[in-house]
Amino acid sequence: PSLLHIEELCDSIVRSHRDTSQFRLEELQALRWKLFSREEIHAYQSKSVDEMWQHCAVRLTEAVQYVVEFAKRIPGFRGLGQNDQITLLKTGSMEVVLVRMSRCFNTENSTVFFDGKFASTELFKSLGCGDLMVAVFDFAHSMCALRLTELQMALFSSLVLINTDRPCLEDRGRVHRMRKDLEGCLSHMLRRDNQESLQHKLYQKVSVLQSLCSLHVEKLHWFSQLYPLTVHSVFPPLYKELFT
Ligand SMILES: CCS(=O)(=O)c1ccc(CC(=O)Nc2nc(-c3ccccc3)c(C(=O)c3ccccc3CC(C)C)s2)cc1
Repeated sequence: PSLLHIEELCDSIVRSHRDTSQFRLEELQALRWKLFSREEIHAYQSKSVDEMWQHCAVRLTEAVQYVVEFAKRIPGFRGLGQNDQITLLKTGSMEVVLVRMSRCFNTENSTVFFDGKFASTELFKSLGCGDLMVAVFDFAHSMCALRLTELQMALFSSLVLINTDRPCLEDRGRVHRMRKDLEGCLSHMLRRDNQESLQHKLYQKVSVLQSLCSLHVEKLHWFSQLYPLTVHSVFPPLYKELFT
């Protein structure tokens, strides 16, 4: 694509990313030392397994809804067939949430923004999936180490979503053409910022993302065996549609 087309595509992707991130970086930075008190942590840890899972599922679904909005604004996405849009979102939205979560992660005290303050893994103890928590926090740490700009995160997020390898795509060729443009944008911008080394580091993150999402689905499956009614009756419909 022409240079003008690349610049226009980058502008629209970073604008969509900004417009669909629940919190701006500046807001998250201003809140980064707002930690939960011992009492508040204890209150979360006293929640039952199903109460805490339901609480997180609601929060996660909110984050996913913003990713759905981001996807719809990626040039060409709405031009895809309905089924392909759903296939890409079903498999990619959690991955983009995990990429975005690194924006709200404080590596100095290993806390993540949750429910208005910053929480460490101990707050999530009653979920009963410590290994998932450790994996999510480790991933957030590794993403923070790359020190991505919002443009780089926006382009990487769009590439995580526009993935030609997703199963049961009907018009793989169309997804491939979108992806080529987005790959062109990312490599152009990395060259412009003299950060070509970032390219392979980002592509290495994709397999970690996929294993994290499988672990999340595995834990959800374990939880839904224990609390089928909770998942069936009070979990957000979008969460159920995407992850069960
Ligand atoms: C993402 C866009 S943003 O504007 O940066 C933003 C916008 C909004 C927020 C607030 C927010 O919803 N934070 C959540 N944190 C976690 C979390 C929880 C455990 C460890 C690490 C982060 C949420 C989850 O529910 C979650 C996320 C990833 C994997 C697993 C889970 C829990 C499972 C059991 C559902 S929701 C934060 C950041």
